[in-house]
Amino acid sequence: MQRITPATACGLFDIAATRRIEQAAAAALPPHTLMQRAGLAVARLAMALAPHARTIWIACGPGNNGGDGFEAAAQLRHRGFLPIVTFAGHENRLPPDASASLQRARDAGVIFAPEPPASCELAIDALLGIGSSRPPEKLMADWLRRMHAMAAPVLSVDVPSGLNADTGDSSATPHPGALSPRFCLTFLTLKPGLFTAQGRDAAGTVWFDDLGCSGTGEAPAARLAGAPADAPRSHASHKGSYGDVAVIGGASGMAGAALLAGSAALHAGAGRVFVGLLDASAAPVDLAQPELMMRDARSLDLSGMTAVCGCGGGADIRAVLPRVLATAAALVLDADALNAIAVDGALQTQLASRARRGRPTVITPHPLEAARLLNCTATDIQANRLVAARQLASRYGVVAVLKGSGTVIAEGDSTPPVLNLTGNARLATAGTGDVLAGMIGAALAAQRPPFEAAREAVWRHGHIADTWPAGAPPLTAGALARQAHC
Ligand SMILES: NC(=O)C1=CN([C@@H]2O[C@H](COP(=O)(O)OP(=O)(O)OC[C@H]3O[C@@H](n4cnc5c(N)ncnc54)[C@H](O)[C@@H]3O)[C@@H](O)[C@H]2O)[C@@H](O)CC1
Ligand SMILES: Nc1ncnc2c1ncn2[C@@H]1O[C@H](COP(=O)(O)OP(=O)(O)O)[C@@H](O)[C@H]1O
Ligand SMILES: [K+]
Repeated sequence: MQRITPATACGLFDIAATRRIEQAAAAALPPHTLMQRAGLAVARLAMALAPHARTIWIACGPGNNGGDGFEAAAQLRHRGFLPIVTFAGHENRLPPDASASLQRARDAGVIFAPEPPASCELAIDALLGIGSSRPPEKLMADWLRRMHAMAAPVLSVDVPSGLNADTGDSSATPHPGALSPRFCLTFLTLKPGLFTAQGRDAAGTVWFDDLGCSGTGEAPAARLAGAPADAPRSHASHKGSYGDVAVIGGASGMAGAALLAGSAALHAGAGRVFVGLLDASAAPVDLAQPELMMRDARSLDLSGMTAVCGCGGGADIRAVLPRVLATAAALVLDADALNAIAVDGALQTQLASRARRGRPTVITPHPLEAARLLNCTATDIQANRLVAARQLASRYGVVAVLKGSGTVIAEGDSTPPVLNLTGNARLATAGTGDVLAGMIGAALAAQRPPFEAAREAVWRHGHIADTWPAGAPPLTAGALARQAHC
């Protein structure tokens, strides 16, 4: 059993692949072996989470996920615990594995109750797993509500019930804000839905058990890439070794966004950072950051530079975009640059032509910006973030960074997207996206390949938020940018 952390590197497999893996594994083992292993793993994690529990409530559903719950109940009872099982299903309609586990739970003397206990020290959600086909309702919905209203930790078996294991969408089954600690023990494969959209809130800390069936010939749907390696600087390097970043943005009243991106690029290690403000009346120097070289956005020669374009750009960004798209050696497109491209076919053609000319581009939309680029709604984007990121990447010939909880980084159709596990809601404050754009710009300027530049910067950006010291001043975008070297 392995705890998944932001440093974990491994493949993520969708439900269809998981089913194939399960069938192959089951065929190679004596009957009921997988479920017995799964139930034992649940019982072990339950004992580790609540070693002194007097009451453990196990809510079991109508399929094999419920079977895992019965099996865990039997194992816990054998070890002296007093699990109370509530069963939302019909005994005579259980699949064979689950039916055998129900019998084992009965034989072990497990208590079956019609109603959940009023309180418990641990609740185990074994209602629905990867077979969830519609939103839980009636009894199941009521039990899930009660479970998540309790102060006790919740351990979800395989998948939090009602969560789409492929997409992380649980809009039909709201999992309320994290009132109590959440854990999820998932089997055979890690599923992408546990790590993006609503998945991170619903699952909490994820544990993985391969049930002794390691190694598969299946192609992953996505990957967890783990922590980037440190990139030590050679003694003989100089500022030219780390490249030039030019931030283009900061229309009237929005200079701050461009300055944040510039600050982030600087602190992330760019050799030189220019800030080309669209606001012609802006001050010629930022006294708080004199390292930033202020220029008029229209006069910068971008042919040897990485441009970071769009931060605080407003409507004025439209006028400079044709030149930026045509000349920037490498490019990060954010915010208003993306909004302008979304409604302008000529700019879209120009963007797509960059890939043909071998000029790397990374786009960094949040879900609403992504929706504009794909001509759909933010709800559509959130319903399948992996697919949305892939569509953005292939439609525009770019590396697409779809931001939000469980940021997705996608490139073309041949490489599985990466799901990033760093970051938290401390980042939900204005300007943190500008900081990310600047950090990606610095990595591109240092000649990192675009997919790696995006992946590494996204990881570091989230990691800074994850390691923000308790008791330190709250995370603001400016403070985040100043930590961009971490
Ligand atoms: N067969 C085995 O030996 C193993 C099974 N495993 C477990 O089995 C799970 C998959 O089992 P299943 O394929 O039986 O699927 P589930 O147990 O997730 O659920 C399928 C059942 O629930 C019903 N259902 C779906 N949505 C519902 C809803 N909203 N309200 C009411 N009923 C609903 C379906 O009609 C079906 O009867 C995995 O997630 C995992 O927990 C794993 O332990 C691996 C081993
Ligand atoms: N709840 C969250 N969990 C993880 N990351 C988050 C969360 N909220 C915001 N972020 C991250 O913070 C950044 C916000 O970017 P964006 O929405 O463009 O903000 P802004 O335009 O104000 O700079 C993104 O990198 C996003 O992934
Ligand atoms: K479950």
